[in-house]
Formats: sequence, C-alpha cells, structure tokens
Amino acid sequence: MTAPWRVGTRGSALALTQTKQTADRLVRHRDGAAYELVTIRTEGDVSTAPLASLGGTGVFAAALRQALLAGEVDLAVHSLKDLPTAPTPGLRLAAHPRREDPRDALCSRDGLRLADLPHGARVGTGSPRRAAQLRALRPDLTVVAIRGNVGTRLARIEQDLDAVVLACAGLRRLGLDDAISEALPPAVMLGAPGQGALAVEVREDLSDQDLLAALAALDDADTRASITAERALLATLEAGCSAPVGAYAEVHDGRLHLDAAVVAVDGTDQYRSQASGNATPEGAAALGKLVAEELLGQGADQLIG
Ligand SMILES: NCc1[nH]cc(CCC(=O)O)c1CC(=O)O
Repeated sequence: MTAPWRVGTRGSALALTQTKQTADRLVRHRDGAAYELVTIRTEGDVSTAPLASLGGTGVFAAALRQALLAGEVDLAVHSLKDLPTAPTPGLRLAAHPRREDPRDALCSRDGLRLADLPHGARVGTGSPRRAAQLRALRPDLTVVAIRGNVGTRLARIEQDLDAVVLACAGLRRLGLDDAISEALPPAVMLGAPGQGALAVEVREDLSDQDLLAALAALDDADTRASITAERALLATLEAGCSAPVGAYAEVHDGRLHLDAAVVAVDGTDQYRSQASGNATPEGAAALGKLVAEELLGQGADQLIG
C-alpha cells in the first residue's frame, strides 16, 4: 500500500468538484491508489478586491504552487484559464484531461437569449474580455462588474441583474446545466484561452511511477494541442498587456484550427484572425504564435498595453 496522493485544491464549490472528479479518475487508473484533498485558501478567495489589483489571474494559483513546492501536496488541480502562461520553475503541468464545454454561457432571468434581452438590460460579468464582446454585440446593454463564486453570481439574476455571463464548463461541472439560457458559440463570443480545460500540476522531479502513469493516462492529446495553441497566442500577445483576448482551438480530422480575437474594452474596435496547422505540440505552438503575430500586424497592438 502506498501513501494516499495529497491533492491540493482551492476551497470553492467549483474547485472542490473539479478536483475530486479529476482525482477520482486518477486513482481509477491504479489498483489500490487513494487520495486525500488538501484545501488551500488563496488570496483570490479571501479578498473581494478587483482581481487586477491583486496581481491578475495568477492569484488563484500562487498558494497552490507554494504548497506543491513546499512538498505539502503531491499534485494540484487548476482551471487552466486562471494560470499565467509563464512556466513556474520546479513545477510541470503533467496532465490536461479532456476539455469541458469551452463556451461562455448567458444565464438570464426567464431564460432569455442574448438577442432577446430588453434594450438597456443589465448584464453582469467580471471579465474585461466578456464585457468587451458584450458591448460589441449589444452596445445598448449596461455591463455591470461582478465578482464572487458561481452561486453568488447566479443569485444576482434574482436580485439586480437581467443576466450574467459565466463559463459553461463551471456550470456543467457543478450540475447547473439548467442555469444556461444560451451557450454562446465561438463565432458570437470567444472564450478565454484555456477555458473549460484543467491542468494537473506536479513537481518537476516527481518520481512516483504510479502517479506518473495515471497522469499520462489522463492526458488528452487533442485538448493539449488546442490549449497549447491558445496559450502560445496569449503569450505572444501578452508582452506587457492585459487586453481582452478570446481564443478557441479544436482538432478536426487531425488538423488544428485556431480562432482568436482582441477586442477594445469599450467594444468599438476588434481584430480577429484564424488559421490551421499541425496538431503536434510544435505545430500547435507555432500556430498560436502565427495568429498572434497576424493580429499584431493588423493593429491589435494598439489595444494591448
Ligand atoms: N475566472 C474564474 C473561473 N475559472 C474557471 C472558471 C470556469 C471553468 C473553466 O473555465 O474551466 C471560472 C468561472 C467562470 O469563468 O465562470
């Protein structure tokens, strides 16, 4: 009997659910394997300040990464879109399970779709990317900045908002599919790079062969190719920026297709580009870089930084 794997997670309902689902799948690969959850409070959970003022998306991951590096946990499960693109010395993203629904969800009172929301409707989101795309689609809407966990955000529909936009993936993992009034297709709203995907992170020197084998079995090649392209795009665009960037890649018949947009926060301007390439790791990284450079060449750099 080996010791149970210690699995680091944030404490939100979504984090606990997706971490348990992932750990359950990992132990199923190895006879006799077991795990225990270690809940870690991150600055992003404790503070109600706007994320940008806390140091951006990385706040959710930083405490989990410290616990990994300190040897307090053996693996950690992250929402990929919350991870900065820069690698962390000493750590490795060892598995990306098959991606959940990558789309954004409109959750509205009375189940109205985006096109049917009344003129001037109040729509909540905390994401500059979603706000920018909402304003581009429907300049009449009032976009209201919101934060908090999924339950808190959904509750606002009964309170002061006509609708909120959330990731389909989080709602589906929580069994809240019924809250989705409209799943917005990528042609209408492009999700965040990595949206719907998870990352299982371990120390670079991990030597537990059972855990390594379970991680390799969990990894999904098409998901990995897609998110590699999306994150290479983000990394190429990112040089000193936090512009609203949407991206979605998928594999069709062995080819990888990437669609990306950079949108002005006020919704008045946007740049969009698509391309296809090889679904190999090198092909995916090159495709992301290519599409990012094409966007920068169009003038997207004016919306960045
Ligand atoms: N930034 C918060 C966050 N990080 C991951 C998800 C949802 C699940 C996912 O995209 O994998 C969410 C909530 C949301 O955007 O609605």
